[in-house]
Amino acid sequence: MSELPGVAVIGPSGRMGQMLVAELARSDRLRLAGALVRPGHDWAGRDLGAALGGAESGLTVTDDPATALEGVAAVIDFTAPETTLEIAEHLDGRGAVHVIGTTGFDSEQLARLDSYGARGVQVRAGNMSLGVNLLVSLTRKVAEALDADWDVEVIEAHHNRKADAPSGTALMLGEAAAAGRGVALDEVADRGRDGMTGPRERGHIGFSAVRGGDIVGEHDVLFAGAGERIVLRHMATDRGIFARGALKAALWGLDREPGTYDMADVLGL
Ligand SMILES: NC(=O)C1=CN([C@@H]2O[C@H](COP(=O)(O)OP(=O)(O)OC[C@H]3O[C@@H](n4cnc5c(N)ncnc54)[C@H](OP(=O)(O)O)[C@@H]3O)[C@@H](O)[C@H]2O)C=CC1
Ligand SMILES: O=C(O)C1=N[C@H](C(=O)O)C[C@H](O)C1
Repeated sequence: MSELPGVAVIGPSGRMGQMLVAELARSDRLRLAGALVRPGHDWAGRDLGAALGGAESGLTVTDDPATALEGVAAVIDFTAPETTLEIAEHLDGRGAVHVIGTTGFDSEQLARLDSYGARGVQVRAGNMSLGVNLLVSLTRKVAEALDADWDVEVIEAHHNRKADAPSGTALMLGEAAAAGRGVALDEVADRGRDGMTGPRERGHIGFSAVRGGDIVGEHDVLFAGAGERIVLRHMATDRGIFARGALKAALWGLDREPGTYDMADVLGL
């Protein structure tokens, strides 16, 4: 019997890294074949299972990208923007699928990522859950149906360790609302209000970020009209939804031509 496609996880000690390791251990279609930590991390050289506090897994954690990525069919990366760019550089020309869940890229970093996507398969999404990707479609549809008399606000809440704001998901939802209205998000986004801001500008899309405790991820898209409001809401209570989406993306990506894809492509939405 042939071996299952091997997957490397970048940052296996992280919140998402641990979820990905657990989902890969359960998978009957993919196998965990590499685990990369940052240089000098105290897990480097240890058995992954033991480092996670469980039974020996037979896979040694490494801080050497060449060792972790050797021969894998896909790499799942939920880390930080500069780390993801370094991984994209290592993968360039190797033919492995790069599944990117990392958020918080600036426009220059996104352009650099796109250049790697032109030569390899990248699946990139600020949120890999089915529910959020459906919410993105719904947001676009509602925005198409309503005029700019309806104020759009995206409100997100996350745990107190989150590094970036607004969340990647909030930006996906803002992009969807802007697309529904036929405008560019950059031109209408209000990404933080403080002080004498004056009345709200018609047609703008506002963002608010709440940070606290262990909130996994909550997103509301509020359409506020005169005398009525519509709220579209997604609440994540288990990071497994993102990890399972990432595994689905890795499998889907194995048969693709080079390009940058998203979860709407993977899920056929
Ligand atoms: N798209 C989606 O569906 C989702 C996206 N995310 C995004 O995923 C990212 C990670 O989130 P989360 O897991 O909560 O964050 P964590 O901080 O818990 O995990 C990040 C991991 O990446 C590791 N890392 C950073 N740099 C390197 C490097 N150079 N080499 C190897 N490992 C490295 C960190 O290691 P160390 O601890 O040593 O720094 C850490 O283990 C964020 O951008 C978040 O927004 C999160 C959930 C869902
Ligand atoms: O950092 C997180 O935790 C999450 N990040 C993603 C985002 O920025 O939207 C997805 C999810 O909401 C959890």
